[in-house]
Amino acid sequence: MSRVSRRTLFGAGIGAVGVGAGLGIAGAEAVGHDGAPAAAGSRTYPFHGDHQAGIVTPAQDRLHFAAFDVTTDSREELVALLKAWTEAAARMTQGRSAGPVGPTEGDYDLPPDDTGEAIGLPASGLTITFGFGPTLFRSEDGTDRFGLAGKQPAALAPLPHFPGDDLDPARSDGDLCVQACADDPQVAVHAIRNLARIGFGTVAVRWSQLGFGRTSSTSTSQQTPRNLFGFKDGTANVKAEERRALDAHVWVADGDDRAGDWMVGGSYLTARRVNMTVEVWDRQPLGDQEKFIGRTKAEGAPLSGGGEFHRPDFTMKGDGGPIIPTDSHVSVVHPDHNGGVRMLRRGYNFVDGTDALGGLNAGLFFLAFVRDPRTHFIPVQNSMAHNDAMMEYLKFTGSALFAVPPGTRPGEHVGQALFA
Ligand SMILES: C=CC1=C(C)c2cc3[nH]c(cc4nc(cc5[nH]c(cc1n2)c(C)c5CCC(=O)O)C(CCC(=O)O)=C4C)c(C)c3C=C
Ligand SMILES: [Fe+2]
Repeated sequence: MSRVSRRTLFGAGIGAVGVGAGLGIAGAEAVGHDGAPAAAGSRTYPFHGDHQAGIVTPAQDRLHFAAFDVTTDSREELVALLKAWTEAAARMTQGRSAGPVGPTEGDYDLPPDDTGEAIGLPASGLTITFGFGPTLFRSEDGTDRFGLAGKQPAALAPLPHFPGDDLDPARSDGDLCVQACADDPQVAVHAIRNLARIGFGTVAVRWSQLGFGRTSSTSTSQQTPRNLFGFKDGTANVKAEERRALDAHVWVADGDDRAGDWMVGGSYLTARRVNMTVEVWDRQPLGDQEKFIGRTKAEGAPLSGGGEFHRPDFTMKGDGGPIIPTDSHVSVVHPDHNGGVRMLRRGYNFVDGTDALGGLNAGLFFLAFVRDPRTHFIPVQNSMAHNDAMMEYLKFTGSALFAVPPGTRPGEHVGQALFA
């Protein structure tokens, strides 16, 4: 297929239908990352839209998440990077190469403008979501690095220390973040690798996290997956179909923050790397495991009865107290016990090899999108840290907060309103 016909095929945004940012299915003629024909049935999601893709998009199976430090002092270079990232992301999410020339078609005397490991692979539902950390606006000593301090939303303050936090600074914070989700890990890694390559000299990767096995559903069309404790995770998540809940709990609204007007239609992303002591958990009786979570292991149903999607009854009596223990995870974090707030969770399982004692370095890379972390995340995390019996099996080893601006239209770059 010629480059022109490829452009026509993808420029038309084939088959764009569906939920939120939109869901399209690429047909059999699709070309994967500018190489051989891609497999039929591969999903593509539009890059452009009112909101960034990768939030309400049905959660894909794989994640590569990266946080970057900006290494330049130049605002112009930063804006140039965001333009280049926007263009590359728009291309890659449609199954095209990162740059217009392609991985094997460029000058022999120059490095290719795409690294090549995605040749022949379809878009695989790739979404690329960008965020800005508090330190982009003000460095730790208060320096206004890029003339953005006046536009820092009050909600974008570094997260406080929580009990149970044993944070590794090398796995925390960052000036910028990129969340790449796809159904093929090579496609997600290719996206982050090429964005890092494009950013060479302007940004440096601060930390990154691979994730497998989504731990949430973000659409009612999806089955609830399981986390590494073996429990269904994502049952009561905010779903793409819940438009009113999204407006109330996920999207930043007009008037939320005068300094942060540029965030309207965006969201705040909390990232928490949670190590789970799975070997100790695995020695707990089934009944105890269920009491820690507050739901059954088989169906994910509340211990008060009914099916998976039944509302938990926290008043129902059991032996010597409520049948859903008050220190169970579901009771502690439930909206009824947190002023009604909800969050859109989009986390992933991880296993990063083994630790010095031979235990799995494993856990849940918790990602949640909220309208305001001060009301929708910090109080819930605090309550969990103080009251949740499951904390005995958890250690928080990484933490970050990012402002995720709204989506872009063709011709705009990510975060354009922030730099206007
Ligand atoms: C501060 C927010 C939360 C953190 C951190 C967190 C970590 C965490 N959660 C599980 C397992 C489950 N979580 C479930 C539900 C659930 N969790 C949070 C918040 C945090 N979880 C919320 C808001 C909810 C929904 C509560 C509700 O509305 O009922 C569940 C139950 C199934 C579900 O609804 O998703 C499980 C299981 C682990 C293992 C973990 C850290 C490693
Ligand atoms: Fe949870």
